[in-house]
Amino acid sequence: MTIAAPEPGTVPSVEAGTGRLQLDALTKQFTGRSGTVTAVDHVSLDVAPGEFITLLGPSGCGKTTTLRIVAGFEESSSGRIRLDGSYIDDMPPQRRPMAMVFQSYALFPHLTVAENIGYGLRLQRRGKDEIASAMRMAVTSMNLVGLEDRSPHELSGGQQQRVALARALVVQPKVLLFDEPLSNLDAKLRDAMRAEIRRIQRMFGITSIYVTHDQDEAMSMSDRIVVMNKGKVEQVATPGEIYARPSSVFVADFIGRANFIETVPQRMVGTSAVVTALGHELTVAAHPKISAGTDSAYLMVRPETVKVSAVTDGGSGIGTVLRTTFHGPTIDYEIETTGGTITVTEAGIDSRLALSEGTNVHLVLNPERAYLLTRD
Ligand SMILES: Nc1ncnc2c1ncn2[C@@H]1O[C@H](COP(=O)(O)OP(=O)(O)OP(=O)(O)O)[C@@H](O)[C@H]1O
Repeated sequence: MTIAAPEPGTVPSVEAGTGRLQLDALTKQFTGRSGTVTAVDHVSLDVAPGEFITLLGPSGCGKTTTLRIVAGFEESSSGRIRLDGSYIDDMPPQRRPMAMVFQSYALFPHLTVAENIGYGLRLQRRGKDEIASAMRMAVTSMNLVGLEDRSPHELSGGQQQRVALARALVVQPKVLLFDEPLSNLDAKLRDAMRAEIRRIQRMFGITSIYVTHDQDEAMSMSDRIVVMNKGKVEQVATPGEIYARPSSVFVADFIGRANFIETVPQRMVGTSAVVTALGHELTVAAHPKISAGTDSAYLMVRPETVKVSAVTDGGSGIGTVLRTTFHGPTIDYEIETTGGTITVTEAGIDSRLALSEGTNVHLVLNPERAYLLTRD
């Protein structure tokens, strides 16, 4: 799907510099027959105007509840929300300058595409001309021209989601909220829609909060990712930072794949630590919680940062290939070492030259790509 270029001056971008959203120690408890659940636990966030931020985490970590509190569909137990500096906690959802896009599209089945898109504007009692021009903008920018008179059931899943996005855009919200909007689409369409959502969001400059449990989606779309676990924020950072410098074993394990090699920091060199891992002494960047007194830590090593080679000189290597798995562009090796099993990923090599199972190998770690974490 491509987005038609809008005519100059027709894109009603959000007023520059508006749409700053601040969550301050937002907390939500649900009390039921089986006791009290803290779904959201002191979540604080400062989302910049026009920023695309993703809430990411396993099922039940509180992503959707956080989003629903921001939208006003759920009341917080404590904590506050500010939009452009003003508290909005007591504002009913329909008065908040926000729009939400759902996984289920939530289109009205008895209304046409055009009526669905214009619904919010009619509710706001906007003038006929204004509605017509906003509709034209939304229909064109979401590539829905020619589909205006169809019913939702006459559209594909991707088209329905574009209608849902057009309906959200047309009311010119300051904040767009997305609740797993792509999980009903097949993998190829999902990829295309990720790019389209980002293009549209940038074009309009709308602050966006996007909920997903798909780390790939979060990594490819976000300015920053908020990793959540059991209602709490584990880390807020750019995708690159989260991948290279995860704040905990939980984050490192949840985002991408990682080896954790148990080790003891021997001494600190500024903010780095000297450790021994797989028989080599390395100086590696360390999490701020690591200090000279830390008695045990994990060295996080991404599989694609380890170099593996067969022992050819008759000497002894550090490990043995347990399993070789082909993935097309990459090959995975599981290597048994005295420090546990290490996964190594090789890219761009001739698969016919892959190391076979049972091969004795050397491993070289890249200290610049490793990161030392505390164990908790
Ligand atoms: N209305 C409710 N009443 C009671 N408990 C609830 C309610 N809504 C959510 N919860 C609980 O709050 C916690 C957080 O739920 P939430 O839906 O926010 O998680 P999530 O991260 O969005 O999960 P998922 O990815 O599965 O949608 C869960 O333990 C859930 O069971």
